[in-house]
Amino acid sequence: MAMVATLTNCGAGACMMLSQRTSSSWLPLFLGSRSCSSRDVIGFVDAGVFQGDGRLRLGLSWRLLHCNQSKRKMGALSIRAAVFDQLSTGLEEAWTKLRREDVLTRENMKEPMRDIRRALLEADVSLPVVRRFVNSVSEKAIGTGVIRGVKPDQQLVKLVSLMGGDAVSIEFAKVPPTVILMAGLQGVGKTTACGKLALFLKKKDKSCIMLATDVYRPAAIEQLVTLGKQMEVPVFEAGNQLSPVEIARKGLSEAKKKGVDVVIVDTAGRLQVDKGMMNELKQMKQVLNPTEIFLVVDAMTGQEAAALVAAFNLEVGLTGAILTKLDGDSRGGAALSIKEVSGKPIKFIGEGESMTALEPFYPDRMASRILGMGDILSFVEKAQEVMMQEEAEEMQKKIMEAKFDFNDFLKQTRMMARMGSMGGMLKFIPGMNKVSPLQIREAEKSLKVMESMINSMTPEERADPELLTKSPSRRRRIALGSGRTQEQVSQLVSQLFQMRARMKNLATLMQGGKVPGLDNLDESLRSSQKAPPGTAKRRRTKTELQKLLTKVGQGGSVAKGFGSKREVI
Ligand SMILES: Nc1nc2c(ncn2[C@@H]2O[C@H](COP(=O)(O)OP(=O)(O)OP(=O)(O)O)[C@@H](O)[C@H]2O)c(=O)[nH]1
Repeated sequence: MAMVATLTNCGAGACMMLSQRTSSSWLPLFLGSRSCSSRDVIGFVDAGVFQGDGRLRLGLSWRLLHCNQSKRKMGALSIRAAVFDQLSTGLEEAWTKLRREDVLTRENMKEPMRDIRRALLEADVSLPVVRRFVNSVSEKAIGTGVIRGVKPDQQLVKLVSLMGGDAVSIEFAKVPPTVILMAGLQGVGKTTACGKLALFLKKKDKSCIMLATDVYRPAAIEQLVTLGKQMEVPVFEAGNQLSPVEIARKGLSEAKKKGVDVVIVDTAGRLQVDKGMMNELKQMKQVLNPTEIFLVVDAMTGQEAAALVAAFNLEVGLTGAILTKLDGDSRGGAALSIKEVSGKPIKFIGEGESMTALEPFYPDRMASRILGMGDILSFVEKAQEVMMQEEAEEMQKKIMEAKFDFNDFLKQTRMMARMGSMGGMLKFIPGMNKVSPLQIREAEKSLKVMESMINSMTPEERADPELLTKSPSRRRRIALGSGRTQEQVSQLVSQLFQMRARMKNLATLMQGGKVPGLDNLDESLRSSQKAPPGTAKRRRTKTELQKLLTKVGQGGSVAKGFGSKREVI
C-alpha cells in the first residue's frame, strides 16, 4: 500500500497530507487546492499517475482534508538556534492566535501581544524595551489590512524583523589606520573578540595590528600575543611597564609607521563599571581618536547587556556592540535589548571560542532565528507562492469544468520537476520513507513515458484531446514520434477522458449536486457521520460505498461516448 504525499500550500506553511492508496505507486501532480487556515477543512483535488494493475494510469483523488497548520515543511530545514528556543516558542504561540484574524484590531491584538510581552520578558529582554516594542508593534500593526495573501501576523513578523533595522558594518577611517577600541567587563570575551576581529578583517585583505593595553591581568598580554601568532597578526605590547594610555600612543605610531590598515586595541576588563575604568578609556579615546568603539557584551547577561551599553555610551560614547557567547544558553534578551536601549547597533556576534566564530550581525536573520529559523522566510516565500495560487486555482477551475488538457498536465509535471526529483522531495516528508525507492522510480518512469508522448503531440492536439480520439493516424504518429506503442498512446488519451469524467462527477458532488448512481451516497455519508453508533438505519457498508465511489471514479455514470470502458481505443 503506497503512502501518498500531497503537498498543499497551507497558508503559513506547507502541510503534507498523507493518504493511503491502493495502487502500487502514485505520483501526485499537485493540481489545485486553496490555502487553508488551521480550521479549514478543504476539498482537495489532485491528479497524478500511478501504476495500477500493471498499467500506467492517470488517477484522480478528491479528499476532504483537515488542514493542520503544522510546522512540518517539506524541505524547509528548520534549524532553530537553541539559544532562542524559549523565546521562539512564546512568540509562536502569539502568532498562532493572530493567524486566525484577517485584520488586526486593538481587541484581537490584546491577547497575542500579552503573549509576546511575556515571551520577551522571559527571554530576559529589558522591560523598557518590551514596553516600547509591544506598543510600537501594536500601533503599527493595528488596522493593517490583509495584503493579498499575506496575513497580518506575517506583517507583524516582518515588523519584528525590522526591529533591528539593517545590518551595520564596520566604518573605516578616511585616512588609515582605522582604530577600533574594544571595551567591556572582565571575562566577556574582549581579547578573544580582538583575535576574531583581526582574522575577519584579514580575510577582507585588511592588514591589522593588535595593541595589548591590559596591564592589569598578567595573562591578558600573553593571551593576545598567542592569538596574534595563531593568526599571524602582529601584536604591539610593552609588558606592564607602561600605562595603557602610553602603550596605546606608542602602538598607534608604530602602526602608522608600518602603514597598517586597522589597529585593534584590547583594553582591561573590570568586574563592574567604575570611574577609574571610564577615565582610562576616555584618555585612550583622546590619544587614539578611534573610528569605532565597540563594547563587548556577553549574551548570557541578558538585559543587563543593554544597561551596560547605555552606561558606556553615556560615559565614553560607543559606535556599536559585539555580542559574544551566543552559542551559550542565553535567552536572547540581550540581542533584542541593546539596539532599543542604547540606540547603538550590534555589529558582530560571537558564537564560540574559535577565531572563526565571529560574524556580522543581521537583525532580520536574528529575528527569523528567534521566531523559528525558516518560518519567517517561508512565510514571506508563501506570500509569493500565494500569488501563484491564482494560477493553481485557475487550474483547479479547469479541472472542475473537466477542461483539463495535456498542456495542463505538462505544466504540472514540469512544476514537479522544478521542485526537485520526487525521490529527493519525498525524503523530506515525514513518514514518506514507506514509499520504496522502486515505487518512486516506477512512478517517475511512468511520468517520463507520459511526457514523451505528450511532447510528440502538436499544440492543437494537446489543447484539444478530442482530435486524438477521432484519428488513429494521429495516434500512430505520436506513438512513432515518442517511441511508444499505439496502445500506450490510446491508453493515455483514454485515461485523460476518464479523469475528466471523474472530475466532472466530483465537482458535482462538491457543489452539493447529485451524481447519477450516487443519489443516496451523500445521505449515507451524512448519516454515518451523524448517527450515534448502533442507531443509524442500515447504512451502506464501507465496501458498498467504495464500490459506488469507484463507479463514479470510473466515470461509470458519465455520458456515453469516448472514454467509457466500452470504447477503449
Ligand atoms: N562559548 C564561547 N566562549 C567564548 C566566546 N568568546 C570568548 N569566550 C571565552 O570566554 C572566556 C573569556 O574570554 P576573554 O577573551 O579572555 O575575555 P576578556 O573579556 O578578554 O577577559 P578579561 O581579559 O579578563 O577582561 C575565554 O575562555 C574565551 O574562550 C564565545 O563567543 N563563545
